[in-house]
Amino acid sequence: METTMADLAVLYDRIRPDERMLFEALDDLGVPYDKVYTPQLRLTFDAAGQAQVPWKVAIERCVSQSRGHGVTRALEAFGVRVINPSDVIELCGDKLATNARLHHEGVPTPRTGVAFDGETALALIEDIGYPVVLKPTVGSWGRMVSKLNDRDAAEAVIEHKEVLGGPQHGIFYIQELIRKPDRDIRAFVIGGQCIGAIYRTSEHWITNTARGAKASNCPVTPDIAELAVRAAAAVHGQIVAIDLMEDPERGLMVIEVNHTMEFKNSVSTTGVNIPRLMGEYAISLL
Ligand SMILES: Nc1ncnc2c1ncn2[C@@H]1O[C@H](COP(=O)(O)OP(=O)(O)OP(=O)(O)O)[C@@H](O)[C@H]1O
Repeated sequence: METTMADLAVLYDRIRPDERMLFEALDDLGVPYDKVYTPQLRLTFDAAGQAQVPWKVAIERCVSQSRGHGVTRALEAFGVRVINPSDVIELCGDKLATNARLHHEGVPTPRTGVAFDGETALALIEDIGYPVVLKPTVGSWGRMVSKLNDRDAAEAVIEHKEVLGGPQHGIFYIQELIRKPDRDIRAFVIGGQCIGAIYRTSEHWITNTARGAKASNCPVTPDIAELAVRAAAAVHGQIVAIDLMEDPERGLMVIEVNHTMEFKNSVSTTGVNIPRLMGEYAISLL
């Protein structure tokens, strides 16, 4: 890995179309920066280590959440301002932690409960009422997000989690099913401003684009902007994507905050040059 002593770095572990678009945007902005392939990065916590780290600001883009969190933690020890900071990654990487913070800050979320044992989880599910949604607290792309329509399904999934699961499966994160239209909303917030949003529309109740949902432009209404900015502020997110659902009676609510957001399907759809705005924000911190 070559570094050029630039003030800015992009930390990555895989070049997806998103990273390619970010590199192009930074090239267009004419700012010197290092592309840091994180799997080859070594950091030592001593005076020599200090000298290895020329960067003042870094944009964290690792696909692996644990790697992204680890490198952010380490670079912060050398005074590098990483976007997003490690405490934001920690919070947003965990749905339970995020929901707890959003709840504390008065940001509307679906009715959610947590239990730490299968039997208690079943009682909680029956309390919330079917159908419920059971999710891993850590995960993305809609993986293992399960809709449980009745007690038989709940018992089966709980048993699978208890018998097969690792420590993570000892936490049962349970949510009411929101009767949303066939879409959810992803709103992008950079530096405290909602700069665009997309609808993710699918016939399947899980509306992730990774699972085949279609992205289309969602006009940023004052309600969307206000809620997205509030959610970002609640978790101290600097560059984040907020997933929102529309409840037919209660209106917008936040399902989660993404700290290393994907945006490749959202630039042509919204007409907003998201990677350029990310670059400009990073430059503003230099
Ligand atoms: N409580 C709910 N009610 C209705 N639909 C839901 C609910 N929770 C999740 N969904 C649907 O499932 C999708 C995935 O859920 P969620 O965002 O919690 O999981 P994820 O794996 O973190 O996905 P992402 O990669 O979007 O971050 C949502 O985009 C939404 O369409």
